[in-house]
Amino acid sequence: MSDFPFRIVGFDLDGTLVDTAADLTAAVNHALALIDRAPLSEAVVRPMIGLGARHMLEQGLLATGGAEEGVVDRLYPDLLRYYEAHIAVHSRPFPGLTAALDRLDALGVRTAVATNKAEGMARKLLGELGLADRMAAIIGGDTLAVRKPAAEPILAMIAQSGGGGTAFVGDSIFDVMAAKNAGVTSIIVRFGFLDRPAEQLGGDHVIDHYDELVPLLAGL
Ligand SMILES: O=C(O)COP(=O)(O)O
Ligand SMILES: [Mg+2]
Repeated sequence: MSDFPFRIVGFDLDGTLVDTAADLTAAVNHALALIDRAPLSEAVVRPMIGLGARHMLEQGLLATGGAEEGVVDRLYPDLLRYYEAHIAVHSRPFPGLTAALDRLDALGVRTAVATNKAEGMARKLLGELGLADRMAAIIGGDTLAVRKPAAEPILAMIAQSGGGGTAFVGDSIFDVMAAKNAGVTSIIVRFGFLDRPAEQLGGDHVIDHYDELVPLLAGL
């Protein structure tokens, strides 16, 4: 449909497309257990997600007694191995996502992903959930030399999706900053892994459910 105001809708992954908190928490706790640290609850880990798995591990270590660099280096491969083997045990798309993607498809809008998750992990997770083939581009935290909040992942996502007016949907300050840096409209999902109230993230708009996404975008 030619009068829809966006040609591309981009999405963050963790906390935006997919609720990955339980599987990421299990991976952090696997790493913590290797050095006899106590496990963390999912509620504590959720706001640690968004800058990549290594950052999440550092935060998990800090919360349980300290994050010496050597310990992070040693545990990070263990965390990744565990996570890759258990990547979609509990992880599922947020409610209404599939229907929203169907509506965007029907409007001829391209959908794409820019995540700080490693690209291989993002492709594996999206593949297991049947979402990978729906995405015109999947840019990961290690795809380029820089990650969100830099503009480049958003700009690469737009270029690989064929270019055009873009909105970016996310759940963190890094998503909002990356969208602003790239000059595109930002939408915050209130159901994501927020580290502060949604309104304080500085996004252009907030949605409470995926049912609101297409009507919101259509009116912009
Ligand atoms: O922290 C991560 O692993 C990536 O998070 P993102 O998909 O929210 O960018
Ligand atoms: Mg996120």
